[in-house]
Amino acid sequence: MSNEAVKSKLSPTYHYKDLEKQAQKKLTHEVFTYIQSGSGNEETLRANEEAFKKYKLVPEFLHDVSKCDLSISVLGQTFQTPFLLAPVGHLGAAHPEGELAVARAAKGYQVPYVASTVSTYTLEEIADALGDTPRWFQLYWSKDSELTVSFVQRAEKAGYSAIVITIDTPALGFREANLTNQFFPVREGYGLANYFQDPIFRSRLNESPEENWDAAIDELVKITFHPKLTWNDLAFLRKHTNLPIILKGVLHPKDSIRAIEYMVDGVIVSNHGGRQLDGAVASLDALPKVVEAVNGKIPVLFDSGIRRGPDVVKVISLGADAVLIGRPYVYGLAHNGQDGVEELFNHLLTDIDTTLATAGKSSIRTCQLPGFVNIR
Ligand SMILES: Cc1cc2nc3c(=O)[nH]c(=O)nc-3n(C[C@H](O)[C@H](O)[C@H](O)COP(=O)(O)O)c2cc1C
Ligand SMILES: O=C(O)C(=O)c1ccccc1
Repeated sequence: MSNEAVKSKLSPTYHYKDLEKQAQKKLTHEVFTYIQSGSGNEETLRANEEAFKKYKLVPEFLHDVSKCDLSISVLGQTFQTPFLLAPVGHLGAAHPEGELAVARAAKGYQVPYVASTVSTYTLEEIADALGDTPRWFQLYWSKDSELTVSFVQRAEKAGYSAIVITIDTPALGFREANLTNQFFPVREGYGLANYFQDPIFRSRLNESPEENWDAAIDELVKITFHPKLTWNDLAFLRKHTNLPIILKGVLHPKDSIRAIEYMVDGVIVSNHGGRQLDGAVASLDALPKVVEAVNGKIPVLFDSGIRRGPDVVKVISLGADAVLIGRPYVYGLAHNGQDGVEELFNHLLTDIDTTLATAGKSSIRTCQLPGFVNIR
C-alpha cells in the first residue's frame, strides 16, 4: 500500500498521546487502565520514557540519504522493519478481532510478530493470519512441563521460528490499578485460547472448559507462571526444540552472561513496560551494560518505552540489533482495528525514515558507528 493510499484511508493521530487518547475513548476504564498502567507507583513505567531524553544523537551531513534502508538481520533472518511486535496478551480486550487484526496489519507491512502465550486467538489462528510474515512465539513456561512442550511443538509446527521465554514474570507484578478495578483479563475470558485448545491442558481437566468454565480457568491460573523455574531448566526445553531460544526480560548484565553460558541464542532487554518490578532500572539505562557484557556473541533486542522514530534509532545506536514495540500498536488496534495498526506502522516507519535522513544516515545498520549517540 502506498503512503498516499494509507493517508487517505486513515485518520491521522501523529502524536503518541493523541493515539493513547483515541484508544481511551474506545475502551472501558478497566481495559484502558490494564493496558496503560504499570506496577506499583509506576516509577519504572515513567523512567522508561524519561531515559530516552538522556541520550542525544549527533548527526553528520552531506551523505546521500535519498533512500534509507530500514531492514535489519537477527539470527540469520532479515526483517524489513527494525521493529518487531512485542508479545502482548489478551488483545481481544482491546478489539474484538484482537491478534488477528494485528497479524493482518503485520502481514501487509512485513512486521515480525511475537505472539503471546496468553492470546485471545490460538497461535495457529494467528499464524494463518500472518501468512509468510516472520513470527516468534513468546512462552510463559507453565508449571505443567508437558503443556510447555506442547506449546513449543505447536509453535514449531505453525511456522514460528524462535521461542521467546519471558523470564521477568515468575509472578505477576503488583499492579495497583488493576487490583483497584478488580480487572483480571483471564477471568474476563481473554487470553485462554492456547490453553483451552491444547490437548494436554484439556487432559488435565475433569470436565471440558465448555462444560465447566470456572474450573478450567482455575486450572489455567494455577499453572500459568512457574516461580520455581531456574537456569538449569533451559536444557529441558533444548531437548524438545531445535528453534533458537531468546530470553525476554534481561536487565542485569550478569543475566546476559549467564544466557550465553546456558547456550541461549539471544536476549531482549526489557522491564515488561514497567509492569513487573516497580523500581527496576529503565530498560534503556540497562541496555549499554548488557551490550558490553554480550560483546556481540548473541543478538541483543530491546523494548519498553519506544514511542517514536528517534527512540528506535537511539536504541539501535546504543548497540541493540532490533527493537520491539508494545503499547503503541495496542492503542492503534483499540482505536481502529487493523486500520489503526496500519496507521501506526505507517507513521512509525515514516518517522524512522525521516530520523535517519535528518541524521545523515542512509541505513539503520550504520547507526552503531562511534560518536552518533551521546549521553547528555
Ligand atoms: C497489555 C499488555 C500485555 C502484555 N502481555 C505480555 C505477554 O503476554 N507476554 C510478555 O512477555 N510481555 C507482555 N507484555 C510486555 C510487552 O511485551 C513489552 O515488554 C512492553 O509492552 C514494552 O513496553 P512499552 O509498551 O511501554 O513499550 C505486555 C504489555 C502490555 C502493555
Ligand atoms: O499483562 C501482562 O503484562 C502480562 O504479561 C500478563 C500475562 C498473563 C496474565 C496476566 C497478565
